Amino acid sequence: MSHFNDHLDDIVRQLQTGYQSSDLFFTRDGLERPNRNAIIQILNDFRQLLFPGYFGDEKPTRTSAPYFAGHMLTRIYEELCPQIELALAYREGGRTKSITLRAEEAASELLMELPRIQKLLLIDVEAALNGDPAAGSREQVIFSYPGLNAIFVHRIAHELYLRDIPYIPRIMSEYVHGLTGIDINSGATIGEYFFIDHGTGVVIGETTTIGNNVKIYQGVTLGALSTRAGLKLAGKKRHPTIEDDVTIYSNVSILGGQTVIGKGCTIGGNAFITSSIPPFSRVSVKNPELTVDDFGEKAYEASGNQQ
Ligand SMILES: CC(=O)OC[C@H](N)C(=O)O
Repeated sequence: MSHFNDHLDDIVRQLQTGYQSSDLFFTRDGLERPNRNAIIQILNDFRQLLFPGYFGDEKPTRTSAPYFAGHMLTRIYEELCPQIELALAYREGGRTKSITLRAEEAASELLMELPRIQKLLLIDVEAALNGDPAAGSREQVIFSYPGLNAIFVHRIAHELYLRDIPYIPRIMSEYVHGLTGIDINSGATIGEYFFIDHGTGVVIGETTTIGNNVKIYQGVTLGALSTRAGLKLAGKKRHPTIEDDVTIYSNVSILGGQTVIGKGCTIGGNAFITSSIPPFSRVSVKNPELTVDDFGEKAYEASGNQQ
């Protein structure tokens, strides 16, 4: 008899105590949580639909593409409706006719947004190509870039967030966070022509607003000032606003709901910013140990003030 077997009953009994002492594990009959694997499958279907031929086994031709799109849209709708319904019913304590209708409405509305999302993503591909000389080609950006994958998932998840669908937007954003290291809360509002280069360690908080033509590098946090107030601050503007045409270099933290980075700013690496920066400013953190004392300025001048 192994040591483990001597303790089996006791471990089971203690785990039962943990299960019973919390509402987390057992719910009323008929309530099921949304299925994480099904949601990941739906995201994969969205990717195939928006970038046909790049992902999955289907290789639609110009002739078959309309049928492919129709098939994928129908499949996504049929998979998504029940997941949204589960999520709403779980939050609201039971399935009702009205929940079924709301789920169908949210799924339809998301699918009706897809042509607009497709256009936005093609503009994001352009931003990556123009923003990164190492990008190689549009194809490479679509196949491989973590920034594009993260913004693709975000643009889908954000539509569900806007419609107050619980759980699913977060499952989506945390899935792609795990794949890319890029954590974009589904509540963030992000404009056109957005590019995250490299991406590892990027965090974009729930109430962040980002304008058009914004480029950020790895390690950037658009965050909130630290709090212990938790849900009391839910819904309050806690994260910064980044106006159009801003570039933010690596490992910058910009924090706080009142913090606005004005149009056309360039923020040099490692800055820690908790108050607003006027439009067209160039912020650089000087390292006193560097022997070239205008390191930041020279670097910007040498690049011809390109962003
Ligand atoms: C991105 C970030 O700093 O968020 C902090 C916290 N999760 C909030 O949403 O307030």
